[in-house]
Amino acid sequence: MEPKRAAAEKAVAYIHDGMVVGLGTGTTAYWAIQQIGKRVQEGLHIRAIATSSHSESLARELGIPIVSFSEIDGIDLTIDGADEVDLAWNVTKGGGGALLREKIVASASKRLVIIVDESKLAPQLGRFPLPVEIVKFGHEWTLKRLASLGCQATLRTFSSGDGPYITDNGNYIADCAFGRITNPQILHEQINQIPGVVDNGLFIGMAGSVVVGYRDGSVRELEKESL
Ligand SMILES: O=C[C@H](O)[C@H](O)[C@H](O)COP(=O)(O)O
Repeated sequence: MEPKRAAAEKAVAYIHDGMVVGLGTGTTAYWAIQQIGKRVQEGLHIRAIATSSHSESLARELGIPIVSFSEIDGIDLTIDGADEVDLAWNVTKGGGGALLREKIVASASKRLVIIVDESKLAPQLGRFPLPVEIVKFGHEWTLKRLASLGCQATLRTFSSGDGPYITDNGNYIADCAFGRITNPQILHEQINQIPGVVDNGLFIGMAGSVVVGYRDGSVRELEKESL
């Protein structure tokens, strides 16, 4: 089985009847949503909240009941992918542009399970350019302020050539290539202090579990600092 799918299916086994479940975004979360859909069709009773319009549409197609924040008191378990995971389970997210909703959902969750294939594991974050959601107004200046933190900040564009990428929240994404992030906590604070930044893709201390799929077909739930 594909490593992303194997990790996703292991994480979905943590879901049980009555839970409110956060649905992640991306190619790994896709497999989790598929598996949740299968279990719902087999009789699992859950309610779900999605981290993107894309995941919400997929969930609805599969018959997963979607609720809004006004209908819940919290989220029991969220399963989501990541772009990079370090030794302390600090995570970079937002490669698919969903970081803001993902962070809101993760912060409302009792437990965040990160599902990745082994290629996402890194001793230190930074190889993957850090996505930062920024408002449209003054974005040229915001990009300069981001670059002043020591990165190359690039406005994300649609691969179709249709101009700047627009998030579900109507904002832009700046991809910030730092190369190496030595202190994710401090960088997180520095970035979010810049006016025009909505949030960044660093998820510090939020992951409760990391489930990894390997090329040899195995799946392992990591212990902290065991990468
Ligand atoms: O914005 C997207 C999300 O943060 C994804 O969870 C992340 O980019 C990982 O995506 P994938 O599983 O497709 O590598």
